[in-house]
Parts: sequence; structure tokens; C-alpha cells
Amino acid sequence: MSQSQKVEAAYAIARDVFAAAGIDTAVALDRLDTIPISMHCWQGDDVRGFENPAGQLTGGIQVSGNYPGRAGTPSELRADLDFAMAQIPGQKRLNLHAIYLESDTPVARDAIESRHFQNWVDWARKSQIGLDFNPTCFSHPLSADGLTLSHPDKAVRDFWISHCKASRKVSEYFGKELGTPSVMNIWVPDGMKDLPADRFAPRERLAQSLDAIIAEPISRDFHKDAVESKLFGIGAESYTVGSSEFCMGYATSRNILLCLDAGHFHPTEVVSDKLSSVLQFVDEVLLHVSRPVRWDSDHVVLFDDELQAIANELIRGDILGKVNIGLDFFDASINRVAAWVIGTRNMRKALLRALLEPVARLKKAEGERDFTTRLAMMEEAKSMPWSAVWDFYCLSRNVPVGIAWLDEVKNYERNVLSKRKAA
Ligand SMILES: C[C@H](O)[C@H](O)[C@@H](O)C(=O)CO
Ligand SMILES: [Mn+2]
Repeated sequence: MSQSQKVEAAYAIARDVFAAAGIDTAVALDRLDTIPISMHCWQGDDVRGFENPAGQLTGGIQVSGNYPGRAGTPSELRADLDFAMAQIPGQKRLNLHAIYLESDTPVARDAIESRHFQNWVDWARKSQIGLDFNPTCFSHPLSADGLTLSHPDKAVRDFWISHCKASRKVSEYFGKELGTPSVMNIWVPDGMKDLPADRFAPRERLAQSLDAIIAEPISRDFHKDAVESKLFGIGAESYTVGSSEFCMGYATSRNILLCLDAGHFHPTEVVSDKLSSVLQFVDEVLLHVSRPVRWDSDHVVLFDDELQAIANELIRGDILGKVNIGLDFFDASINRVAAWVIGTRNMRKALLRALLEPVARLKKAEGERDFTTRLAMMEEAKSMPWSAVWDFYCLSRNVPVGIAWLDEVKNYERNVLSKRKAA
């Protein structure tokens, strides 16, 4: 029996097991195909971008590791993305930051235009994927004291307001060109290392700046605004201007998207439990699926309990139409392409498992207050043969089955990454 035949035979058995539990695996796989996952460009080059790649990463985030083979040019980054995406089944998008612009001459952040991203748009069109966007409010001299949109100096605030306004235009362009709205997420690092004497004024200024940014209406057919909260950053341990309450209140009152980053909350809080709360008050959410290890460390997403809980919420709550799935991690201690593949395949795998859950039966048991049945079914679902369905999914979507993708990545490392000049 060939490897493919073994995968198909295992799938045939699994399909019958799931059918007996009332689940149609073919329907689940078709649905899985349509769920976009927005991969973040910044895993490929340690959040350097092409504006000033030699500059320092600031804003209280940090990439550690020096694994060889980092993408040093836009073409290298796109080649790495092409390669990574070919190892991952299902619909993908790409999430770009403003510092990934391309220009022969220096471009100030407040002067970025859609033409600086034309190569990305052409690439996305060819790859048949949508683009998402982010203004970059860090790694810049005018963010050096840790404040941007909430800065007390109006000139500094105005600079970042202009950058975010220009970014909205780029985002709108993406949506118009690619026929799928671009979600533009505003995250600012603003905060203070030590106890502030005035917690009010910076938040008041941040709200005013954001109001100025989103003042011009842009059709949601092309562009969607989101704000991302955070608990703390390096150098902003005592106070974060864009806290969870701030962003939740802002997104709710201005009718924009709220971005929930899995690493941006107190250690015992989980994003999976927040979705059903925040969606009572905002009509759309952006997820930054990440993995905090003791702090907002942005480790590669694992196939762990919280990832599964997030995926289960998306399916059990029937909220896929309201939640944009994005990833946010950056690890330079391992092969960066492998990091994308591991994290994104894990997200997709968790979605598959969630789609194979007997949701109707679970809800029925709960409705009848039969919590014994609910718990028993949830536990049995874990050992259902979902992995045979996953292997078949990969096989039928022409991506490597099991760990076969690692051989591909190792070859790519040998033939491409190891020959790179980028330090
Ligand atoms: C690079 C991203 O914009 C950044 O990771 C942001 O989303 C964040 O999570 C900061 O901690
Ligand atoms: Mn994030």
C-alpha cells in the first residue's frame, strides 16, 4: 500500500466513525477550506521590515534568537511566504505592517502611499489571497520615549495620526484591488515604565487621536478599523494607555473591530472566554493568535488546550463570520519558515477538530442539564480519529501529510535560506 492509499484507507474508517456520531467529515472539510487565516509577515524577518532593517525593534516587544536565513529583501520574504503557504492547507491571507513598504528612496511614515505596496498587491493577486494591514507605531525616533498617539506633544501625535490615516488609505487600496476587505489593526506601544501621576490625560489623548484617524468614513467593503489592547510591554510595565478596558470601550462606542491578542492579558485570562462577551457589544473581532510564555513572549502557536478552546468557540458559537483570524508570533531561534508552518497548521488543525465536534448533541445535553453526557462527549471527542481526517485533508489539498513538510523545509533551508546574506 502506498502512503496515499494508507491515508485514504484510514480516512474511510474515520469517516464512518464520525458519521455514526452524526458528523459529515466531507462537509467539515469543505467548510474548513473557506476559513481564512491571516499569516503575519513579521515572523519571516524578526519584525524588521524594509524601511530601516538595521534599526532597532522598539515598542516593548522583542525577538530573540539568531537562526540563520532571515529574509532580508521583499522578494526573499515573499518567496518564504510562498514556500510556507504551500505547506499549509486552506485559505490564507497575509497581514502586512507599514514598515514592509518598498521604495528606492526613504519614505517618511506619514507619507506612505499604496504605490509603496504595489508589489505586495500584485503578489497577493497572483497568490489569490487577501491582505490585511497595520500602521507601524514603533521602531521609529518619534516613538523613542514610548509614546505615540497619546504623546503630550501635539506635533508627535499629529505625526502618528497622519501615519495611521495614510495607512487607512493603503488598507482601503488593498481591499479595492483584491476584492476582500483589509482589516487594519492599530496597536500603539504607549505606556510608562513606572507609576504615572496622571492616568487620564494620555487615555484622553489616545481617544482623541483615534477619533481623528477614523474620522473619514471608509466603506467596510474595503477596509475595517481595529484597535488592539495590551496589558504591558517591556519598558511599559506600570501603565499601558491602550488597556483592555480602553480598547473595548473605544471599539464599542465607535463601532469598530476589537483586536484580542492571546498574549495581552493577565496569565489566567483566556481569549477563548472573551469572544462571547465582547461580541455582545462589538459586531466584529480580530484575533491575534499567539502564545505567551510567562509574559507576552510571542512564542509559536502550539496545538494546545487554549488554541483548541478558541477554535471550539468559533464553531460552537457560529461566529466565523464575525471573527477575523490572524496570527502574531515571532521566533528567531528556529527556522522562521517552519515557525509559520507549525503555527498556521496548528490553527487549521484546531479548527478541523472543532468542526468535527458533535456541537448539536453537546448543546442538547447542556440544554437538558445533563452535564454528565456533556462532559463524557467532550472527552470522547478528543480520541475520535480526527487525525486521520487531518491527514486526508492535507493529502487531498496537495500539501504534505504529517511531518513530511519538515523535509521540504529542510531542503529549502539547505538550498535557499543557508545561502542568504542577511545577518
Ligand atoms: C508586530 C505587531 O503589530 C505586534 O505584535 C502587536 O500586534 C502586538 O501584539 C504587540 O505586543
Ligand atoms: Mn498582537
